Amino acid sequence: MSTLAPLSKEELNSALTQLSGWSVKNGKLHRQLQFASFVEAFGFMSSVALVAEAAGHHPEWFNVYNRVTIDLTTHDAGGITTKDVELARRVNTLAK
Ligand SMILES: C[C@H](O)[C@H](O)[C@H]1CNC2=NC(N)=NC(=O)C2=N1
Repeated sequence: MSTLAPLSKEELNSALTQLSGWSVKNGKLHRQLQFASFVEAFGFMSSVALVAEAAGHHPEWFNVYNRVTIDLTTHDAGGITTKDVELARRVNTLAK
């Protein structure tokens, strides 16, 4: 099994410049989103769930009504990896 290494500070800062809406909070990629309704928020979550399952990489997230809070980290690596950056990119595409 291959181990994915957490990104260095430099790699992370560089990735963040391409990830609108995301920051690092408690060592995880973090973004809050707001939708027009609960159904829109949940529809977005359903789309992300399919992408996450296909990638074998899953978000930590929290939903209240029309708001979704997402945290991304790679548990197997103990930090933020390219898998999290890739999922964040997909999230941004699906949130549009
Ligand atoms: C076997 C399976 O692919 C692993 O347990 C995956 C599942 N989803 C995962 N998701 C996240 N965020 N981090 C992981 O390390 C991880 N590992």
